[in-house]
Amino acid sequence: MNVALGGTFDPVHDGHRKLFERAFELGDVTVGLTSDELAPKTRHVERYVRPYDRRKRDLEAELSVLADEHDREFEVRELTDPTGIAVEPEFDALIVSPETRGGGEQINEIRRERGHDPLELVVVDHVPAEDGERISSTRIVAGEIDEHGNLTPDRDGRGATRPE
Ligand SMILES: Nc1ncnc2c1ncn2[C@@H]1O[C@H](COP(=O)(O)OP(=O)(O)OP(=O)(O)O)[C@@H](O)[C@H]1O
Ligand SMILES: CC(C)(COP(=O)(O)O)[C@@H](O)C(=O)NCCC(=O)NCCS
Repeated sequence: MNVALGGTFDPVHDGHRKLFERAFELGDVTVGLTSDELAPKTRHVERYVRPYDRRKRDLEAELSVLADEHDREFEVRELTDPTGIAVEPEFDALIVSPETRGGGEQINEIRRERGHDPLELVVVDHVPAEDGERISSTRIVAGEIDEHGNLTPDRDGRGATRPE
């Protein structure tokens, strides 16, 4: 089975890792990584997003460990449009979270119009941080939580340091 999922992953956190795990359980994985042009447009809170090449390097390091564990193949491709990549006929499933499920439905609309079978939309629930709110890259960058969702001791809003 060919599985797709998309994101900005700046930085990668345990919520993302749950999506990756689910994807590798199902098959070989293609991750659509948002381009430097698309990434800022999908942030709830406007913020600096690290350059594509940096994000791709870190993402590939995470995915290669999981791919080996599950004996699967993976690739990271640049995503320039929210309905890109997974709309291509070779994909069978898309991993989303409740927040991005709508985007998956849009992709299936386009696939139907083109006469392709719809993707199986696999919804992974949000992984909560220690305080019950969801883990998000924004909260990590703001210094509120770490990549595992632990509340940081000195939460005075100073930006967390991320690997450049
Ligand atoms: N805590 C979480 N649990 C499960 N999935 C998540 C979680 N946070 C984000 N996702 C999903 O991961 C994918 C990539 O999202 P993205 O890269 O925007 O991460 P993010 O943490 O939402 O970033 P930001 O805080 O900048 O919006 C999306 O499908 C998103 O819904
Ligand atoms: C466009 C994007 C993947 C961007 O992810 P982001 O929320 O991490 O910025 C997300 O906002 C979205 O619309 N996801 C649902 C559709 C999807 O997964 N598209 C990419 C398929 S590879």
